[in-house]
Amino acid sequence: MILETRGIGKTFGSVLALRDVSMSVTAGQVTCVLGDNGAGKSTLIKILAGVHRHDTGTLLVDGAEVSFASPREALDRGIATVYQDLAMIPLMSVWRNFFLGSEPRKGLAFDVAKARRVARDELRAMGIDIRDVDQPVGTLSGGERQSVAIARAVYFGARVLILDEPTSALGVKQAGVVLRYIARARDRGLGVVFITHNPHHAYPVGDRFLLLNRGTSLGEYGKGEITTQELTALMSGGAELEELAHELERE
Ligand SMILES: Nc1ncnc2c1ncn2[C@@H]1O[C@H](COP(=O)(O)OP(=O)(O)OP(=O)(O)O)[C@@H](O)[C@H]1O
Repeated sequence: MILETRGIGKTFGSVLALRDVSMSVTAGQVTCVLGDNGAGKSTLIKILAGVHRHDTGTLLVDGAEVSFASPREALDRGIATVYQDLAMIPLMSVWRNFFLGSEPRKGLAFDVAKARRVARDELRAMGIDIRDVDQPVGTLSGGERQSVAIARAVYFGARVLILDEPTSALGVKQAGVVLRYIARARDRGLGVVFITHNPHHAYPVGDRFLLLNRGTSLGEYGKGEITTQELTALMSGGAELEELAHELERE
């Protein structure tokens, strides 16, 4: 187990964002965190990523309790997060975005030819066929940009990759592209935390499924413990939609 939370909780003023949530991340596995808007997904990953500190419960890395004071500390332990904005500069080339802010760490600051080659090879290794790494990253499709961000985190030594709704803005085909790269990261031995509100995106790549609803956990299930239909039923808000339909009928 690389990363684990035990009964973690967080409040913002009077808002209870997360209560008693337990989850685990294992090398070579994908843990999906599913939940509707306001379920607490972002709060949870920000605790894992060192952005927020939890108020209650325990956060463990490699079995030892930790309390990250900053995202830098989480990153130093190999926990990398790819947020929806991807932290990329659209007009800058693919390869420069690949190394954005990290040249000194890898000693590639002045070796442009090598940096371009590394970016191209790494992207290829992740199954991303971007022939021209000199093109502005903004010209890539949404799925390709997500994939570049994932490949970048893998290259820079992430052990845990936290992906904040990487497929939510994408159509079916592009979502499929990103799901393939998630599977490749998993196959390279990373532990992946995949945040999504779409059970159809989670099920094909997920090994574990944590379901959140209004800040509380509806449970963490292994793949053999829940079917895609059950996952969809739990996530679809069927009961709430039915209630809404009755309300609208009465109006
Ligand atoms: N910094 C904050 N200050 C105050 N309240 C917050 C803060 N961050 C989150 N919350 C509240 O905590 C609850 C959970 O929010 P969170 O963003 O974690 O949910 P989410 O599942 O990521 O939702 P979404 O899918 O809409 O991003 C919400 O009620 C939200 O308003």
